Amino acid sequence: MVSYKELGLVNTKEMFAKAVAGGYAIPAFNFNNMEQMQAIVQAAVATKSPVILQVSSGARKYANQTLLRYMAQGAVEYAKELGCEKPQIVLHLDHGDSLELCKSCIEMGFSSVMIDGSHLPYDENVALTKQVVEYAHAHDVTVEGELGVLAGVEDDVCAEHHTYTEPDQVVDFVTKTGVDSLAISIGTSHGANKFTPAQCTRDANGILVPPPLRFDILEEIEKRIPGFPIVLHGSSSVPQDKVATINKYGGALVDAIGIPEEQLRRAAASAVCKINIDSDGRLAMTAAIREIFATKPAEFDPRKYLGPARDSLKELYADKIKNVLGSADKL
Ligand SMILES: O=C(CO)COP(=O)(O)O
Ligand SMILES: O=C[C@H](O)COP(=O)(O)O
Ligand SMILES: [Zn+2]
Ligand SMILES: [Zn+2]
Repeated sequence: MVSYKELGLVNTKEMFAKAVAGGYAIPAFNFNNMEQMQAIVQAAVATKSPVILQVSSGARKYANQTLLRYMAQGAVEYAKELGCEKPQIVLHLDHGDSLELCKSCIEMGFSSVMIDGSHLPYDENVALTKQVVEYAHAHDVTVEGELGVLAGVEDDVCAEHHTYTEPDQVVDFVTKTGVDSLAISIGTSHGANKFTPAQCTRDANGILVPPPLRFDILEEIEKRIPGFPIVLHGSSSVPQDKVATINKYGGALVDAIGIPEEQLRRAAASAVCKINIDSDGRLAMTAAIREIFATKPAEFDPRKYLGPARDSLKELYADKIKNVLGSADKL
């Protein structure tokens, strides 16, 4: 058993309290490899922002949970080397699906876990989440639970249809489980195709406009649990310049559409204090790599395409922090 505290990591408690009070949101970026980790830390240091490093089940399969944990430990030292005196970095399990997995992450040094029982019948979600909270809190680890099911299909995160969070359930859920934060479903979804064209309207230029998030549901939830930290998954905006670059250089993304940044700004100003972004980073890296493969076909040193992909990712994440989530200068 190694405690995250020995690794220089922090849990989400204090950073969420500050984010809710300050009307901004903490970025939660997924990482699977060194370049993504470096880009996230560089962006957080450059903007003086707290940051959540997220490990998904896909990441655990791809990169190995132990290696990712050591990378997160390294991230703290790396942030200091980059000039940040007191980095605030959380190592978080994204979409944990069992008590055993949450325990194994906590024992290895994760400072925060999500137990996603949102697909279970309500009482089973409560029971599972409560078990995780009991174990996690004994180690001063914070827990994110989820109520409501997001639309979309992405690897292990699969929900064929969505169910918005039922505001009448939230008081009972947070009271019975003791969770530290609650992920809700108000119209976001995972991946780069968040809406079908049929769900969208078109503006004067023929550009697809997605249906707005259900801020009415968010407001109802906030009324029931004032000041309680709310989490938004599936919050990539799917930047159309990245999509265009990918497709220009041989990609085949069709009807890729995300959540407009204006709506995320509005959410961040409310009790939403953690915003999950993964797909936008994937798009930024892929656009940079495709462009290099197409324009410099003689290049075969991975550093020559992974390096620019990392730079592009850093720039995108720094921009999210400064201009969308509002967590810059909050260290
Ligand atoms: O919610 C996420 C990770 O848990 C990521 O969402 P996106 O696919 O919108 O980036
Ligand atoms: O929530 C989903 C994240 O975007 C991670 O997905 P993944 O399991 O493909 O790594
Ligand atoms: Zn879920
Ligand atoms: Zn998610």
